[in-house]
Amino acid sequence: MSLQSTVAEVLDREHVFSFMTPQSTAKLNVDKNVLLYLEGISVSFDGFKAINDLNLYINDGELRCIIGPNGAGKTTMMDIITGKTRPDTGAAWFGQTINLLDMDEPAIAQAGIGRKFQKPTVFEFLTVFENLELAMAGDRAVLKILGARINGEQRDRLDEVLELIGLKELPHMRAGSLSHGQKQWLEIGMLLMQQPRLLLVDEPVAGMTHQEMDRTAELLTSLAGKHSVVVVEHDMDFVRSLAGKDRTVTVLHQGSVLAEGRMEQVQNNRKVVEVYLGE
Ligand SMILES: Nc1ncnc2c1ncn2[C@@H]1O[C@H](COP(=O)(O)OP(=O)(O)OP(=O)(O)O)[C@@H](O)[C@H]1O
Repeated sequence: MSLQSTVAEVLDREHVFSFMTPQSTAKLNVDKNVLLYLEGISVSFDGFKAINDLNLYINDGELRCIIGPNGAGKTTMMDIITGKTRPDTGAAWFGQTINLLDMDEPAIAQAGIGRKFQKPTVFEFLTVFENLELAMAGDRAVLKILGARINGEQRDRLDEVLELIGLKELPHMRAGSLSHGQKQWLEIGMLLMQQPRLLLVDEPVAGMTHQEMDRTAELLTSLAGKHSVVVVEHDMDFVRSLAGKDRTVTVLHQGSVLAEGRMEQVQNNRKVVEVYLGE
């Protein structure tokens, strides 16, 4: 693949890489330990309320699983957080000072919100290393990044991410030759290169082997603390392994929170069993 077509591919991604975006000036403030506030959010499509007075709070460093039946509004909620969809009413704050509803998609990505879509969208013709290099935060132009030497600090970050995503033995492998699971991890690594404070992950284990699922659960739980991670997932075994005994799970239904609590509480909630788990 030529450099020109790689650049064209980069510019055509669903991703909003921070190196493509203007610098944001607002400072993140998490004094109250809450990283994301969604309050009274509603959005309708052609008169149908996809999100209906939704309230959701994600703590700083928390790993939260969001579950719910098809059409519950999970994707629309992610679209609102990332600026892809504008709500009709409500408020969305990143920390206490950054009003997400005043910002467009690139500005939200720049402020520290990364999103991983369900399908892996790595650059197949580049190596693992080059994919990570390309995704590195900074305001350099794409062409410069591909040809430039990285400094020591950037190299350390890249090595750290390679280790985290379990690809440190394969830096020179073409991304197109990786397994499905490895591609998903590489894409998570690409998001991590931008050092997001909040990572939104949509159905990460669809199509993965059991072994890959276990590894993905380890990866996502290892990110919690330094990052807040919101995972939308249908696979209940995977949700159970992510949530463990203590983490909070949110159940969405008809655009609002139907139940929220520890996995055990949610699983035994009569309403949740009726609309979702009993399916
Ligand atoms: N752009 C749109 N125009 C019209 N209707 C939409 C649009 N986006 C979403 N919807 C509708 O809003 C509802 C919520 O959809 P959404 O994709 O957010 O649900 P979901 O919980 O992510 O579902 P799934 O688990 O199937 O991915 C659905 O009924 C969907 O058809």
